Parts: sequence; structure tokens; C-alpha cells
Amino acid sequence: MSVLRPNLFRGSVAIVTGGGSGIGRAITYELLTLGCKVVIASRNAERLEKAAKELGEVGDVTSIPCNIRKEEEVQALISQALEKYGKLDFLVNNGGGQFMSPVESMSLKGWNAVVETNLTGTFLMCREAYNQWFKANGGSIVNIVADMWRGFPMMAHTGAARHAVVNLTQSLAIEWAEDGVRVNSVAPGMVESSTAAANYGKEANVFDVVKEYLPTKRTGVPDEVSSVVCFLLSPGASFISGTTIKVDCGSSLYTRLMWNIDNHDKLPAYQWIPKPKL
Ligand SMILES: CCCCC/C=C/C(=O)SCCNC(=O)CCNC(=O)[C@H](O)C(C)(C)COP(=O)(O)OP(=O)(O)OC[C@H]1O[C@@H](n2cnc3c(N)ncnc32)[C@H](O)[C@@H]1OP(=O)(O)O
Ligand SMILES: NC(=O)C1=CN([C@@H]2O[C@H](COP(=O)(O)OP(=O)(O)OC[C@H]3O[C@@H](n4cnc5c(N)ncnc54)[C@H](OP(=O)(O)O)[C@@H]3O)[C@@H](O)[C@H]2O)C=CC1
Repeated sequence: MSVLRPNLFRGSVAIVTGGGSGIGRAITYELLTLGCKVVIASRNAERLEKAAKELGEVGDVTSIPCNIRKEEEVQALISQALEKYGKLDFLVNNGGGQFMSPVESMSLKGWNAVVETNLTGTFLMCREAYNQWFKANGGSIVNIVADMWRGFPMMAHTGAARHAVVNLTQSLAIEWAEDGVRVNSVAPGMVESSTAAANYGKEANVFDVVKEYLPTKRTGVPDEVSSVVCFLLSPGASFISGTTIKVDCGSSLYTRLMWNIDNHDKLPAYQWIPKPKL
């Protein structure tokens, strides 16, 4: 199932924010199959609890409700995870999101909500995990960002926040190297999860609409992001820190200005078969 070897993460412990849905859920699922114990954390306690119950059939998973924008909730999340499992090896900052709006009609409250979620939330999670555990014991962090490489019209708030996370990743990789902490980011392109589609598919499913503009002529699947996150957490990535890996099969490079890619199905998804029933 996973391209990584069985039991690779046996005895390890991870926190995955937003681990109850979409990409975060796929990451949690893969970590569990590799023997990792996982704490999933997000705001919607009911949905999180339901996800933990389902994922509990695969491995040892605990749900802890947490709004990553709230400093005291982040502090409590890390200490509760340490209380429960006695250690922490991995942190995946996947929780995040935004809404679509041109800048001219973006309220300050809306701007702040998105920056606090995606940038400040990631900062708080990294700092607390480091102060409470990684500083003394080492560890590995992966931050999920986005395809904001050419700006992010209609989502300028998230574009600014995610690019800032790329820079934060670089700073932390250097500040924490001597403590044995690696910090990397993963930048997904258009990845269709049921939650993402529900957020952006009000009039038409945006994930269907964009397909023809992508070099793959298909959107990505959460498993394709998870593989890269798990690799970055693994010892196979022991000489990788401070970098951001694009998981978009070239979509951030493709403008159709000088080159047109005709419809094809030559770059199929790496999706677990049979698809995990979750
Ligand atoms: C085009 C396809 C892109 C594909 C690439 C990206 C995909 C993904 O990122 S998938 C992730 C999918 N999930 C989400 O994006 C949902 C996440 N959204 C949220 O968590 C929140 O809505 C939030 C972070 C945007 C805001 O969090 P919250 O604290 O809950 O704040 P409020 O909902 O109370 O809103 C505060 C403030 O923000 C403005 N605002 C919120 N939603 C909208 C909206 N849809 N349109 C315009 N403005 C919005 C607004 O000013 C809110 O204040 P009030 O006006 O007082 O409500
Ligand atoms: N799908 C895509 O095409 C792309 C997605 N991304 C990013 O990848 C990540 C996962 O997205 P995806 O799985 O598609 O969509 P989801 O909506 O399923 O994931 C977002 C997750 O973040 C959690 N979350 C949001 N705000 C907070 C908060 N303040 N505190 C804690 N948790 C929070 C949500 O849970 P809850 O509501 O319970 O808090 C949810 O589980 C997000 O950061 C997204 O922006 C980036 C590029 C493309």
C-alpha cells in the first residue's frame, strides 16, 4: 500500500493538524499503516472524533480538539499528546484554509482569520512542539502550503501566508538544526478531497473545471501528497531540511503560452488500491 517499508514508523508518534479530513486524513492513514501512533487535531470536535473512531481500525489514533489560532489550545494540544504517548517524533502542520475573494472586498477580519490560521497557527504549533519536546529530543516537521508560486489572485491572503510559511520553514531548519530537528514544506497543487470540493465547488466543481489546465489533465489525490509527507518524515530524507517540495506534477510551471498539452491519461494517480474504506 504505502511505498515505504512496513513498520518504518513503529514506536513513533505524530501530530497531524486537520488529520480528520482530506489530505490530513490520508497522511494519518498512511502513518498508521506504517506503525506510527497519531494525534489528530482540529476545531470540529464531532467530526474529529468520528474520524478517530474510523481510523482507529487501522492503528493507534487519538483526537484532541484544537484551534491552532489559539496559543493556549496549541500549548494544551502538545502537552496532552506528550502525556498520552510520552514522546513526539513528527509534526505535520496540515490544518488550514481560506475563502475566495478579491482583495478590494476583503475585510481586515477575514484577512486576519486566514493569516492567523495558516501562518500564525503553523508558527504556534512549531514553537510549542519545539519548546515542549523537539528541542531536547529532535524531530521532523512538515508544513503543508499551496501553489502560490505565481501569486494567488482571489486568495491573496492565503498566498501571502503560505509563502511566509515557506520562509519560516527555512528559518527554522537553520535555527533548530543543532537540536536534530528537520523542517520542510510540501506544496500541493489542485488535490481533490471531498472537503476541498465542498468548499470550492458551489456553482461548478472547480476541480473538474481546472483539469484541462493541468499537465496531468487530472487533479491530484490526497494519497499523492501523503507519500511525500511520509518520505520527508522518514530517515530517507535525513539530508533534506529547509526545502519545499511541490506536489503538483508541474502545474505551477504550465502557462500554455509556449506549449500546449493535449488531453491524455499517461500520468495516472498513485492511489491505494483497494482504496482505503474510510
Ligand atoms: C479554487 C480552488 C483552490 C484550491 C486550492 C486550495 C484548496 C484548499 O485549501 S482546500 C481547504 C478547504 N477548506 C477551507 O478552505 C475551509 C477553511 N475555512 C476556514 O476555516 C474559515 O472559513 C476561515 C479560515 C476562512 C475563517 O475562519 P473563522 O475563524 O471560522 O472565521 P469566520 O468564518 O468567522 O470568518 C471570519 C471573517 O472572515 C471573512 N470570511 C470568512 N469566510 C468568508 C467567505 N466565504 N467570503 C468572504 N469573507 C469570508 C469574514 O470577514 C468573516 O467575518 P464576518 O464577516 O464577521 O463573518
Ligand atoms: N485540496 C487542495 O487542492 C489543496 C489544499 N491545500 C491545503 O492542504 C490542507 C488540507 O486541505 P484539504 O485536506 O484539501 O481540505 P480540508 O478542508 O479537509 O482540510 C483542512 C483541515 O484543516 C482543519 N483546520 C482548519 N482551520 C483550522 C484551525 N484554525 N485549527 C485547527 N484545524 C483547522 C480543518 O478541520 P476543522 O474544520 O475541524 O478545524 C480540516 O480538517 C489545507 O491547509 C489546505 O489549505 C493546499 C493546496 C491545495
